[in-house]
Amino acid sequence: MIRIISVGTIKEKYFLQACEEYKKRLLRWVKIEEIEIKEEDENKYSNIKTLLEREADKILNHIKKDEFIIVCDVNGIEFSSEEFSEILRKNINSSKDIAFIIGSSNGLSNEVKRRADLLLSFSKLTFPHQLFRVLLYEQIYRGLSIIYKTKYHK
Ligand SMILES: C[S@@+](CC[C@H](N)C(=O)[O-])C[C@H]1O[C@@H](n2cnc3c(N)ncnc32)[C@H](O)[C@@H]1O
Repeated sequence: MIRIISVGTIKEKYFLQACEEYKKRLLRWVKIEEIEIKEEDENKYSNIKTLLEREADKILNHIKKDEFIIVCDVNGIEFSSEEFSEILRKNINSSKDIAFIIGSSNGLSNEVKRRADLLLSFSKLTFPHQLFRVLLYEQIYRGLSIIYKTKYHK
C-alpha cells in the first residue's frame, strides 16, 4: 500500500481531477490511501515553528509502524525517475508499505524530517503543495510503469 499524507486540502478542481486520474490508473497495481491533515490557522500562533510542531504531532499520529516514510522536502535528495522507481520496487518487493508526507504552504517541521527514512526532493524549485501532490502521483505512476514495463515512460 502507498499512503499520501498531506497537510492542507486541494481546493482547485483541476488538481483534484488530476490526482483522481492518477489514483485510478495506479489502483491496478497498488492500494492507495490519502490522508489530509487540516492546515493550522496562522493567526492562532505567534510563530511558524510552533504551528509546524502542532502540524507535526498530527502527521506523526498517522504514521504506522514498519512503513517506509518518504518526506517530500525541497532540500532532500534528488533522483531520476528510474532511481525513484527502484526505491518503490525495493519496498514493494519486501511487502513494505510506503507513506509519503507533503507539507503545507509553511513546509514541515524538523521533527517530521528527522522521522524520514528518505528525504525526497523533486528539484530545488518550490512547488505549491496542491500541485506537488499531482507531481508526486505522476512520479509514482511513472515509477510503477517502469517496474511493470508499460510504454508510459520514455
Ligand atoms: C509550498 S511547499 C513549502 C515551502 C516551504 N517554504 C518549505 O521550505 O518547505 C509545500 C510542500 O510541498 C512539497 N514540495 C514543494 N516543492 C518540493 C520539491 N521541490 N521537492 C520536494 N517537495 C516539495 C513539500 O512537502 C513542502 O512541504
